[in-house]
Amino acid sequence: MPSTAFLLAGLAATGALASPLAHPRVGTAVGQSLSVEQVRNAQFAGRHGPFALAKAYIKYGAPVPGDLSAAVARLLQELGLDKRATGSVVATPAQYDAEYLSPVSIGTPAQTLMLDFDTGSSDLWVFSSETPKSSVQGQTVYNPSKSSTAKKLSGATWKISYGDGSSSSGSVYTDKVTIGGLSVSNVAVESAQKVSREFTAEADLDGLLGLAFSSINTVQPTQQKTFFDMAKPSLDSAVFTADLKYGKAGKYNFGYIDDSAYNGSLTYTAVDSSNGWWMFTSPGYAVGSGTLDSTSITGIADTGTTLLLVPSSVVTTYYKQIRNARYDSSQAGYVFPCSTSLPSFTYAVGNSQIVIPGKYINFAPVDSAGSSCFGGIQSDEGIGFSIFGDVALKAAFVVFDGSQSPRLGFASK
Ligand SMILES: C[C@@H](SC(=N)N)c1ccc(Cl)cc1
Ligand SMILES: C[C@@H](SC(=N)N)c1ccc(Cl)cc1
Repeated sequence: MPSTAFLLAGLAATGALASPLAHPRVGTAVGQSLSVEQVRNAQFAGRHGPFALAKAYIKYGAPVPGDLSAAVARLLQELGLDKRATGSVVATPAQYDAEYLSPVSIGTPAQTLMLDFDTGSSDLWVFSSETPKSSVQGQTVYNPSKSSTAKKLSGATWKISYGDGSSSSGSVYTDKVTIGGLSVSNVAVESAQKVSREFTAEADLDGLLGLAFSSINTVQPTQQKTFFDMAKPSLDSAVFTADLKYGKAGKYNFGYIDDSAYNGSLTYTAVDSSNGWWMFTSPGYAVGSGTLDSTSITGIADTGTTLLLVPSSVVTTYYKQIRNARYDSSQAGYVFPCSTSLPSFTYAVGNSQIVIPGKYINFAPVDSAGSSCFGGIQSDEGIGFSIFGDVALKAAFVVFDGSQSPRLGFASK
């Protein structure tokens, strides 16, 4: 937390501590009398004694006494003028970039787990001391009884299932959660009492951290807020950014946009959050060096899904360009020889474009022989919308703007 003096100096600089009546306009001289109109200083942070008194101390270079400093700090917080919090955490890819894991510290003393930040869901759930031992194969577990700041959310339960058929459910605690230096108290930490075999099989994944909208959080009877929604009031700016990478560690930042992390400028596009997701419409796409096809693609920006899932017409157009690509019903997807050099895939965002290099579209070998490989672009058939998963997002720097009117920003990098 920045010092009160720092914040005060900042406020003084903005004129927020100036008198409510400032910058009088020079009146017109009529005869001998002069009328001067006083105008209100819109920037004045309100009539607050402690600010006025502190300003006097600052003006004369005297140290601000302890309780005055505390009074000012409280006022700054009440006025929301103390927003200075940000956070930054690494996102490490699992094998084949199937998912990206980030360290999250929970409780007091800190218990650090590796969570999959998922902009496609809104539950923060973890493997825990309540997860059946037979379902825990290598994961690190959260033990609320070892945290002095954990509180059981009495009577609360949660249950979630994901697009790949995996699922989990359990009980709920609130506790302190810290991500990359950003600490938030009383966050709902959902403790798994059941996990499906897909999660048991992912030894390195200790849980998920949902970053979609809180409207689809599954806790009952009282729906809970996401970490991002809980953090928002203290964030410098109501945003987080995803900077995922191909085969190497990327980053999630909270509260600020690192303009050195991308090339050119950000293009923002509207979000429809009515279903709880970061849903947007891409106005077109291109395959390789081809011209842009103005078929629009409506989908969600989803860090929790590995692949790019788009309409079948788009999938067919893409794989038609690849000599030995074919739909393999046993794999339920398009495959091709692993040695194939793949064309890029471009998706439009507003008037700009994100190019996914061909190599990002070779997801993984389908068998240990490694002769045929599974495509990173597959059909969204049956979902009801497209999914811009990691294959698409890792080609961009993505701003998830959670301000009053949420929007998404994309830039190349
Ligand atoms: C929204 C994602 S699941 C997630 N990211 N939590 C999703 C939904 C349905 C299908 Cl079929 C595939 C993926
Ligand atoms: C069980 C794991 S497997 C995988 N990497 N799809 C999983 C399921 C659903 C989500 Cl949203 C994130 C991770």
